[in-house]
Amino acid sequence: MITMDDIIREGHPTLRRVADEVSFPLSDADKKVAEEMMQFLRNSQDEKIAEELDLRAGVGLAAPQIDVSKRIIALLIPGEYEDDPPELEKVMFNPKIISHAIESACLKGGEGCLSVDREVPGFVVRHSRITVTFQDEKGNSCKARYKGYHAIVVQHEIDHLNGIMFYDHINAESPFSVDDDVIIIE
Ligand SMILES: CNC(=O)c1cccc(C)c1Nc1nc(N2CCN(c3ccccc3Cl)CC2)nc(N2CSC[C@H]2C(=O)NC)n1
Repeated sequence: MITMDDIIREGHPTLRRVADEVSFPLSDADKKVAEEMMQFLRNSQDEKIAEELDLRAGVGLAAPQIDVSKRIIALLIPGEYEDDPPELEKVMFNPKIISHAIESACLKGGEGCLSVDREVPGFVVRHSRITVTFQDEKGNSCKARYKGYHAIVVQHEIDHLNGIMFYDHINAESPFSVDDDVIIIE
């Protein structure tokens, strides 16, 4: 089971590497990594389990964050209300942004990262809408479009596969100044 002890922190070289493509059919090891990443996200969002295991909550996790330099990301965005199904629950293998809107967007609250044990204030400017291709566990080629918060989370996780950290996108001189056409997501 993945706990915070398994999550590498900034400064660890794996976070700055470009991760390797995953080949199909998946090895048992790669299947296990994907399953454990998703289970970590579920545990991290469960008040009791998170408290018990001292987990930080996340809605996304990339394999490099557990020192597995492979192109695997897990996404778990909860529904609005307690008993709602998740808005997004997916593991993507070899995800690739194939197109995106010209418009940019950022989270009003800035971004947090399980591999960054400090607040880094500032708007993380990203594409407002993206089209992603990826493979599922069976190796089927999939395509999906995301906008808003979902698009932000998917981009944050895909960045990890390319050695990019969220604060690389923050304007160092003026962290909260963005062009007036950038969508600020509440
Ligand atoms: C520094 N300011 C901030 O953190 C920040 C501050 C305010 C608003 C936002 C929106 C912020 N930003 C931000 N908040 C989140 N969470 C909100 C709380 N939530 C959660 C918490 C508890 C239980 C269940 C859940 Cl679901 C977990 C997810 N997550 C991310 N990111 C960046 S993209 C990947 C994603 C991630 O999973 N990071 C670990 N950013």
